[in-house]
Amino acid sequence: MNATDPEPDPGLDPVENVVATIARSAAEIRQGLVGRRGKAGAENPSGETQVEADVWADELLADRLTSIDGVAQYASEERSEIIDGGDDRVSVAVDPLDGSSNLKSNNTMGTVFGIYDEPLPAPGSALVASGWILYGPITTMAYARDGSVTKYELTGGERTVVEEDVTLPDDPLVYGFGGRVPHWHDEFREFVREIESNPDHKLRYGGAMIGDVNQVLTYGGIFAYPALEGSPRGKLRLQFEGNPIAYLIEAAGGRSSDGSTSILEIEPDDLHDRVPLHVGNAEFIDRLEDALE
Ligand SMILES: O=P(O)(O)OC[C@H]1O[C@](O)(COP(=O)(O)O)[C@@H](O)[C@@H]1O
Ligand SMILES: [Mg+2]
Ligand SMILES: [Mg+2]
Repeated sequence: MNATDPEPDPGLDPVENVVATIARSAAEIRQGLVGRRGKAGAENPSGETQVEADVWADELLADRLTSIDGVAQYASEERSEIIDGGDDRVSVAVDPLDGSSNLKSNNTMGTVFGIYDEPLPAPGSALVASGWILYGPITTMAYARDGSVTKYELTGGERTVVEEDVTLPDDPLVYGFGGRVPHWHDEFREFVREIESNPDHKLRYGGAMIGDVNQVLTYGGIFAYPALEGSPRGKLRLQFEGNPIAYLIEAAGGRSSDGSTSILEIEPDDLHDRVPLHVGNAEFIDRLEDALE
């Protein structure tokens, strides 16, 4: 595809309308970061300080996505309640800006989305599509649907396919692990030592999950934000971060795990549940699960 993404069309599949709307909004979101790097003076439902851009991007996406025919619900990391538009076909969950603490230093961040065919909160097995926008030196999108991953470059309203049927490279190269090292559990620390001791592996950690996971998709490897001492469910949110990432990485031939089972199998209790997240090449996730057993 090398075309301007269309305005939402009531005759079209709501999933494709949602994806086209997010892709078309990416240039505007990127531009809108300028002047919105300061604190918003409020906390999100996870107790984190919001920056102005978090609140602004959430409102922009809420307005646009809830106006699409076929979208029943909109939920986001930045608001407590679901916007419920009735019993339409799909529910959209977004992390409007992932890694927004990187705004201050002007480092990479992204937008993450999951499209579910059940009311939220829903398990990852109810996802019908997911993806992310990466605001790097250029704006790109990775998108998974029906077990297949496509990468795009986004310029203005245009979406250009860069690669289809994307799979994780066979020889994993990069690793990145979140959380303070003194708070890692011993078994996890041992696993990390083993990964680090291989001279073919390189550390990549940028403080925005989406930047780090995109490196894993590009070079092969593993990203984790594990369970920590004092935070048994880690930091990342199941609906807005864990499930969409896991769905895409699994569609690319990789694996996801909360330490023992696929992220996509977890039944949520609450919209803002957190989850220990480990994603990457199957051989790494297999070894991780053995180590944490
Ligand atoms: O600052 P830490 O503990 O390394 O955490 C970084 C993690 O937190 C996050 O920034 C959380 O995402 P948000 O910016 O959407 O809250 C992840 O993107 C990233 O992996
Ligand atoms: Mg995030
Ligand atoms: Mg966020």
